[in-house]
Amino acid sequence: MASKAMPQILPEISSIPELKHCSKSPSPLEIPQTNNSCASAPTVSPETANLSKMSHKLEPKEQKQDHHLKESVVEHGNMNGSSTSFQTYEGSNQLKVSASARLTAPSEIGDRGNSGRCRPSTSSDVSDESSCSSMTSSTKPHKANDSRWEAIQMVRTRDGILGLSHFRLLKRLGCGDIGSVYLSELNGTKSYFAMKVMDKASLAIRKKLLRVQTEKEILQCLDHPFLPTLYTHFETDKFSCLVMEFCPGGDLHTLRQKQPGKHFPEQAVKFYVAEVLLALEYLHMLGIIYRDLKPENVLVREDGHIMLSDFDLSLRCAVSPTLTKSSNPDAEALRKNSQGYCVQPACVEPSCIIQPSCAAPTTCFGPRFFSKSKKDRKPKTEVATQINPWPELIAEPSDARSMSFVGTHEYLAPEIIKGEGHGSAVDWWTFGIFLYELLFGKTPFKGSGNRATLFNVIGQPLRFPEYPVVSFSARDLIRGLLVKEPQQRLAYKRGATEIKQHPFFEGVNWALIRCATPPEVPKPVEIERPSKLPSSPSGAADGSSGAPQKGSDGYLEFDFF
Ligand SMILES: Nc1ncnc2c1ncn2[C@@H]1O[C@H](COP(=O)(O)OP(=O)(O)OP(=O)(O)O)[C@@H](O)[C@H]1O
Repeated sequence: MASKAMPQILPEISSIPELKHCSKSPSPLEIPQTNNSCASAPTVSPETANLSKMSHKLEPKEQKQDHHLKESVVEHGNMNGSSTSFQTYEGSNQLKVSASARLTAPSEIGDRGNSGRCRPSTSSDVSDESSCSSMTSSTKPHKANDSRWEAIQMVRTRDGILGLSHFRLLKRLGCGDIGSVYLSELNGTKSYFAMKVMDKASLAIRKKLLRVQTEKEILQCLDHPFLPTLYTHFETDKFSCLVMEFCPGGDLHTLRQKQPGKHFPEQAVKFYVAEVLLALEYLHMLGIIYRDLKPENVLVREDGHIMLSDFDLSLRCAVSPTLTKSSNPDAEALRKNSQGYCVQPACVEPSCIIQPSCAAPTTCFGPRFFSKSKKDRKPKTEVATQINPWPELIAEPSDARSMSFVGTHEYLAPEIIKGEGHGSAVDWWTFGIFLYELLFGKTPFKGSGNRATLFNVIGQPLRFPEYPVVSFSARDLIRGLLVKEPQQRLAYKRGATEIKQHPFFEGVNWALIRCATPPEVPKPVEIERPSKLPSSPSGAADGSSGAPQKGSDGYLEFDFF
């Protein structure tokens, strides 16, 4: 059915300079050249020889002015002992590969530009294709009460389909390597969204269509309080558009810069990393390895809670979540003292108090898991024995193996740099770097350049600055996460469950953290409605000609609370 809505913007544009402009010039991953001496590099272990080895596969930086460093890689998973071959393709070049193969056909590496951001992600990406269910409010029960679904549905019912012409692009929120994100209003609904607009021709030329596809498919699967809701997506001749929830609080990188000393207080860090941990746990449960955790990708919602964004570097793999009996001595000790407290498998803290403000019934009262009819009920002591030890949900795709070179220099795990193949443990490494950066205001292995950073990650021991003073438990957690050998790293075996039990998170109510008071709630956003509507996504993106101006109707102020 044709759209009846009056277009507020021209859905297509003839040129795409601003969208192109948005992507910074390639910022390559600086890999040591084989013929380069390493005089200035810090002392590194013999393992760093792999850096040089890797450089064989990469083109010298000087040669790649207008094209990207290329490396082809293979994602393969090995779940429960059985290896899996993934079909991978990018554009029309379909690669079908079997486990442990390593190809040298084109892909890209090291060229993720981010406007205003100095730490672009890098990738040589391929991933498997798997289908996810299509998204509607009914398939996303956690977000079902969101009025934006109703607005979308209302327009769909009225016009049949939803397209770019139904949205008014108000201002550009940011841009990255694969697209620009606009604050958008669904015409006539006062519902606001973040719309990621990606230029298909540009993506095709840069062989990044697969990344867009990956991101879209992952977003379609998600239904979690700390992960984005994808309300709809559509294509025009020129653009691929994802319509997501708008986060008015900016990202944690920007927020950190505004803190005194450019680092967060430890309590605030605890809150943010706890929410990120839950998001990563959920992703791993779905077989998604995120691979690009950094403060720039953690956005702050209108209510001050976080939203992990940007899934184009994520890897999908098979996972089989299992409920196991805990063999963790800490959990066991806690259990003995926790009669009458929360015993949800994932919530081992003896402090679970239902907050009146949180109406959502949760599984916080673990014994319900084991509820039986009255006659089958055993005396208390027996029940206690019966549920000893508490079950733990293990959903860690640690056996997945990817050879991709993806991430952001300061956040890259050693196994990625060494090209040894990596699994979900890379997310726990990046989680450690993330925790360190929020607490200390800098990352632990940053060198004078990208190359030095990579050497530091592999060869330098972890050190903590004297200032700011940070608790022992925080440093202990970081030490557990930033273990260079992935198999020895905290959470390698049991995933997020292991991290949640660390003393740093003492007092965190995992089941109800979404109801906790955030460290900071963003001010209601005042939006300038452009008097002249941008003629295109690129027009809206243009900071000069298409910049939002005060319209005849004045400023549009809307309250997010
Ligand atoms: N839901 C959102 N709400 C508010 N701002 C957003 C939202 N999503 C993205 N942005 C802004 O847009 C910027 C670019 O978005 P995003 O990182 O998804 O693009 P990208 O092209 O995938 O970038 P990257 O190069 O990091 O992959 C972000 O840095 C952020 O500032």
